[in-house]
Parts: sequence; C-alpha cells; structure tokens
Amino acid sequence: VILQRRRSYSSAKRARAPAPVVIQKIGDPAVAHRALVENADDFSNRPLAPFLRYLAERNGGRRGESLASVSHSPLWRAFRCNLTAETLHPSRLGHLAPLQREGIEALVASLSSSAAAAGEGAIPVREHLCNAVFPVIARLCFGDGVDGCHVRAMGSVIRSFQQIAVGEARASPGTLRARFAEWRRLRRLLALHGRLGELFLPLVAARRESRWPCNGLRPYVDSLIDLRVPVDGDDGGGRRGVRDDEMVNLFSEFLGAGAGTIGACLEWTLAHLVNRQDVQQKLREEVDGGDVFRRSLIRGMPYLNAVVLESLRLHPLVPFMQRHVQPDVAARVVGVGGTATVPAAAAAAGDVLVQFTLGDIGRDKHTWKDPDEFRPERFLPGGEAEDVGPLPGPREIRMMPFGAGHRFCPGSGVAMVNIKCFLAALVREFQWAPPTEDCAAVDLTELDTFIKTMKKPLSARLTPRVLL
Ligand code: HEM
Repeated sequence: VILQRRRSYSSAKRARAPAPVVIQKIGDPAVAHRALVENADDFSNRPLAPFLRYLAERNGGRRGESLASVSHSPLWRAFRCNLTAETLHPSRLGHLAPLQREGIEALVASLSSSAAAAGEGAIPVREHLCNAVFPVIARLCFGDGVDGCHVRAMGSVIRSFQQIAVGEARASPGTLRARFAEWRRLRRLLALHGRLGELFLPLVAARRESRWPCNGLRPYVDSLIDLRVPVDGDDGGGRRGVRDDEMVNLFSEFLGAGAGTIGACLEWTLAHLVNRQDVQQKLREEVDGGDVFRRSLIRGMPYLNAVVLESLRLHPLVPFMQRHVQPDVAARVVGVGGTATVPAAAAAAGDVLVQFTLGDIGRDKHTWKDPDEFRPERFLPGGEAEDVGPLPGPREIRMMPFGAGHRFCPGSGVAMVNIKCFLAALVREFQWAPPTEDCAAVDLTELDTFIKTMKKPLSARLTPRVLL
C-alpha cells in the first residue's frame, strides 16, 4: 500500500510540472479581438487541466480528452462537429419544449411551496434553479429514460467535482503542505471521476442495447455511440469509436458546462430584477403576452433578449478563458512575453498562458457607456449595443460571455433558449421583491469559482401572481 501511495504521489508531482506561466491578463476588447479572431489558429489551444494531466500520468501517458481539453486537431473537429451538428443543432432545439415545460412546472411548484412556507419571508433560490435546470441538460445528454434519482446523483457528483477542481490553495505554493494538499485534491477528484463513470457507463450500455425514441431530440449519448473519430487524433490513420474514458469526460463537461452556467445566469438576472423593479415590470409586460415554450415567440421578445444579454455582459459566467500559446506569438499579438520578458525556462518549454478576463471586457469603459449600470435598453434598437449579440461578430469584440475564435462555446444557442424560457416563466409566475422591506438592493458581489456566482446567494420574497 505504501509503495502504491508513493507511486501515486510521485505521479501527482510529475503531473504538476511544468507549470505554465501567466504572462498577461487581457481585459482589452481590441487585444482580445486581435488574438482570438485575427490570430484564431494561434490562439486555439487551452492548457491541460492539472487533473487531466494527472489522469494521463496514471494511464501511462494516454489522455482521455474532452472537447475543451483536446488540442485544435482533427480529433477536436470530430468531437465539435458531432456536438453542434447533432445534439445542439438549432433545428433540434424546438424539441426541447416538453423537457423545459417539465422543468419549469417543477420549479414553479417548488418555489411556490417554499414561498408559502416562508410566509412573508424571503427564500433562497439557487438550489431551486440548479435542481430545475440540471434535469433538462441531463436528458439532452442521456435521453428521457433516465430516472430522477440517477439524475440527482449525477448533479451532486458534478457539483462536488467542480467545487474541488477549483479548490482554494490555502498553503503557500511550493511548500510540502501545498504539495500534500494538491495530492489529496487530485485523489478526491479521481474518486469522483470514478463515480461519474459508474453513473454514466451503464446508461451508455443501455442505450447501445436499445434506442427508444426521444421526441426529435438526438441525445448526446447516441451521437457519441455512433461517432467515428480519427485514430490517434490524426486524419490520415483510419477511424475508431469513442472510448469509455473519453465518453466520461465528454459527458462530465456537457453536464458541468451546461447546467451550472444556466442556473447561475438565471440567479444573476433575477437579482438585477429584484433591484430594478421597473425593469422587472417592463419585462413582465412583454412576457405576459406570449407562450414561453414557443421558440418563435421567445425570439420575438426583444426586451427579454436585452435583459439576458445585459446580465451576461455584467456577469459572464466563465470568469476567464485561457489559451496556451508560443512565446513569440504572445509577444507579437498581445504585446508581451517573448523570450525577452518570459523567464528563459518557460520560453524554452514554450509554456505561455494568456488569460482573457471576460468581466473586464464586458465592462470596458471605452466600449460601454456607464459600464457598471444594469441597463438592458442599450441592446434595443437605437441603443449603443443594438447590433451586439451573445457571440462577437467578425469585426470587433464588445463582450464575449461565450468566448470567441475557434473554441467559442458550442452551447450558446441552447443556453440562451433555456435561460430565456425559464426567466420568462419565473417573471410571469411570481413578483420578485428584495429579501426584507428595508433592503435597498441585494448584494451583487461576485465570487469567481468554476463559474462566476453571487458571493451571497440570492434570497428574495416571492409572491405568486394570479394569472388570468
Ligand atoms: C450561459 C451558459 C454558458 C456560458 C456563459 C458558457 C460559456 C463558455 C465559454 C466562455 C467557453 C470558452 C470559450 C472559449 O474558450 O473561447 C465555453 C466553452 C464550452 N462550452 Fe459553454 N457556456 C455556457 C453553456 C454551455 C452549454 C449549455 C454547453 C453544452 C451543453 C456548453 C458547452 C461548452 C463546451 C463543450 C465548451 C468547449 C468548446 C471547445 O473547446 O471547442 N456550454 N463556454
């Protein structure tokens, strides 16, 4: 046992080196555009997360990739095309309506009963939002035959995994204590990863056995079972099926990236609506008139769209995006780094990390008027950002909550549809007020964890509306 532990410890140690060097945080939209759009090919790889490096070490160097981790290569193209052309294709998103309806009905019921139990008091809403959104994403992933218990178990393990993956470093870097803490963190992640495999792989096996129809949706699991990817990530050498270890990473990523971000965006947006009763009322007037499950009607709700964009501009859920680039490229494109300023060892290893801080880009004072103010009207016709959408256009970047360049978020469409649909229903069903009579505004302090969340989770007083 001791030998085994020592071996694991030394592989954790190897997994830590070489650490990439952070050379610059980019919060300037023009520099981000130069890097991610004009030099997209050079800025299309992310650094490998320490846990995936650790896993690869344990598997004799073989990496089990996810879409976010795989380098920009034929293997990435195969994974990416599969996800966007099959599961997340816009033509399929209309078929989400029954899942959304189920999620919203459950959410309204759980909020109503908590609000009734609290009487005049406030209720915390985060847990309700997460519990309602996760099943929608889980069923998009595995089809609608997965039972609620299984879905809840997946949600809980994914959340623990994310919490531990970004766990705070409490000891000084480089000390024995810090190395031990890191080793323990990797071991805990390994255990959770194993648990995810136990939850996912039986569902894959069941789906291989029989494919019951999913009402026009193409569950991610089906597309991955059918997918053939280049052998060794290379287009020249034949095709193979997706391995189990890759499936586990791809499902974890889909569920982790999909559900938490949508829930957090809803929480941020509701917090602003609590603070700005005038915006809440204006939004309600728009959503009261339409069926929130019909995509065509949601598309025709410009104020709803503006409210969500304004929330994403102020609080992009991914605090920062990373790119792993060559030192000479970093020097040429973002104006720093290069062998002159990057420590020689890092330059020799070619390990340069560029971080784009999405919050700074969305609040850039040269781009936005009153950048810290929540003002959805800026996205309406005649406003300073009437032509700005969730994804940056080819000419400039003004905000990029879903990233930019080759690796932008493939889930932006499904995320926007779900956020709008849930938000419209929540505003139609409830009046949202601050937690107490004397609370002037809820606290909007941000906390950057795996995603950008409210440091103090939202509590609000909810009054069910009588709908005619
Ligand atoms: C409000 C919700 C969401 C936000 C704000 C968000 C944001 C982001 C951002 C900023 C990136 C990095 C982009 C880059 O590096 O250029 C990303 C990547 C990614 N997101 Fe999302 N995301 C959301 C929802 C989703 C959903 C619903 C899914 C899937 C169901 C998803 C799947 C992914 C994947 C797989 C990647 C990696 C793509 C690649 O490397 O090719 N995301 N997301």
